[in-house]
Amino acid sequence: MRTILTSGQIRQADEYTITHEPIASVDLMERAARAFVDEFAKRYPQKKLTIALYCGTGNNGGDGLAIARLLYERGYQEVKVTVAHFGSRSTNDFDENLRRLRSRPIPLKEISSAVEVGTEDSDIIIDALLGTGLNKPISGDFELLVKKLNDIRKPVVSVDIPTGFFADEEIPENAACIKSELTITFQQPKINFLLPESFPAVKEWVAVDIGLDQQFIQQLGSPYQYIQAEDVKAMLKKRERFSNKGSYGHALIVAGQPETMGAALLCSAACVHAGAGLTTAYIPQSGLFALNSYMPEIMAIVRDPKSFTQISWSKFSGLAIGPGLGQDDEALTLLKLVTAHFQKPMVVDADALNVLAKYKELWRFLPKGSILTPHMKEFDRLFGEHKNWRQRVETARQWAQERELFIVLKNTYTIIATPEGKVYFNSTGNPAMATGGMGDVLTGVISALLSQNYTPAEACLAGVYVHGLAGDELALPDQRHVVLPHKVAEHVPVVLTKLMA
Ligand SMILES: NC(=O)C1=CN([C@@H]2O[C@H](COP(=O)(O)OP(=O)(O)OC[C@H]3O[C@@H](n4cnc5c(N)ncnc54)[C@H](OP(=O)(O)O)[C@@H]3O)[C@@H](O)[C@H]2O)[C@H](O)CC1
Ligand SMILES: [K+]
Repeated sequence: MRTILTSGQIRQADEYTITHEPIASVDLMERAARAFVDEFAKRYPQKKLTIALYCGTGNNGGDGLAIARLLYERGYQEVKVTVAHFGSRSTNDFDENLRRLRSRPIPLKEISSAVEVGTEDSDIIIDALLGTGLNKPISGDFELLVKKLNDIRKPVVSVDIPTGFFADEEIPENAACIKSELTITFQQPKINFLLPESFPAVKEWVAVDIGLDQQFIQQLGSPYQYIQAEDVKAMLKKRERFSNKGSYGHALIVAGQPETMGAALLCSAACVHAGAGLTTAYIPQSGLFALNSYMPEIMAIVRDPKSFTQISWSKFSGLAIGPGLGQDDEALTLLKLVTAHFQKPMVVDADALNVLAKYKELWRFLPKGSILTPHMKEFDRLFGEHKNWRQRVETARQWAQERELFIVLKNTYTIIATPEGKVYFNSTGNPAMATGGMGDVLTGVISALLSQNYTPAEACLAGVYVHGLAGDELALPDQRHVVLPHKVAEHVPVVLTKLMA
């Protein structure tokens, strides 16, 4: 896991590293600047580029000055620097880097108001005005300068965070900030980079390591974590040589209506592909033909009232309810039936979530450790309207803890809130996966993992990661505009094999 700290905690980690590594703070700044320049040079290798750096007088500005010097040393000859003295006092490391810069033949202009900025015709702007020290929305000269830089419509690369952007708190409405093409951020993505309201301020980000003390970072106990491949690899269990289908559990998928059988099929198929030993779909009679012709590996129980009393619930090790289920009385009956008889953690998705939103008294029947997988609209139906995603993250965290449930809030970086109060952000997935049916596949994958005896936490974390990675492998190499959910389901075994290798 990569721990995600708040700006305040990053400052603590910074100070701890300076004292205990030990390293002089100006050398830590140099290390950060070097890491920035390494990444910048990879992305923009043409040495002839004209580069304009805009620096504040805090440590973000100090980084900018060091970056200008290092770029020059790397052979970028057309570098120029503007320092904005807009009020705040300068830091010692800024002062030291200004001295170092002055000994190089790099054009330097110092301004005390935004109107002094002339026409800007450089190929690239590097934004080092303000970083994580931001403590209020920018106004006055900062706002004017930011507006000017945005209006030039040249690519802006931000140092650590775009100037004016709130890294981890709720972003105040209409707060002005730099719209950067690329943000090269130090050590870890900032929480708000992973939420939709960061776009277009943060079109793309990349985190570069600056060697902050890892033990100290862990000991801060941040609830926010970013899922990495190694985490999922450590969770996945290889199949044993003398195992059989009974070793991998039996999943029941309660899904589908005559008009929405596709959802039931996709979910059940994904469950089979993700390795459930047996998968049974609990579907209406009208869907039977479609099911049998779509995928013979899936078994069925026909959903007539008689069946309600005939299911032997204990033989199932995993269960999902919701995809394509509709929201009529039958859906309500089924949710009541399932929660009354199935005592293990289950996946609750789609229409079952909408039923849950309407009949709040059903909450208390959900077995502890169950997994809710809402998209944004379902989430707001369940928990009320939210003004932004930062609020949703906190609501998910509180509810997951209070109700002892897992909430998987689907998004570009899917958010998983756990009963322990942790919030994980998924690092796989891409916009080509934004198409109907993709959520049904995710539900199938998670329920397959549950049925194979993975803990609910493992099923959520590995499930979202594997699902996203399958989508990435299909979409990204060919830059595909869209990937189809059934293809993602089919690709899950390939991804699982690679992760287990
Ligand atoms: N650990 C790391 O990741 C490292 C980070 N480095 C870099 O340091 C910055 C953070 O530097 P800091 O000096 O703390 O802050 P800034 O440079 O972002 O801001 C400077 C001062 O600006 C003032 N401020 C805050 N908000 C506003 C605003 N809206 N308008 C105007 N001015 C504002 C504030 O001072 P006040 O006295 O006014 O409160 C800030 O202190 C980090 O982003 C990295 O780039 C290190 O180089 C390496 C380690
Ligand atoms: K910046």
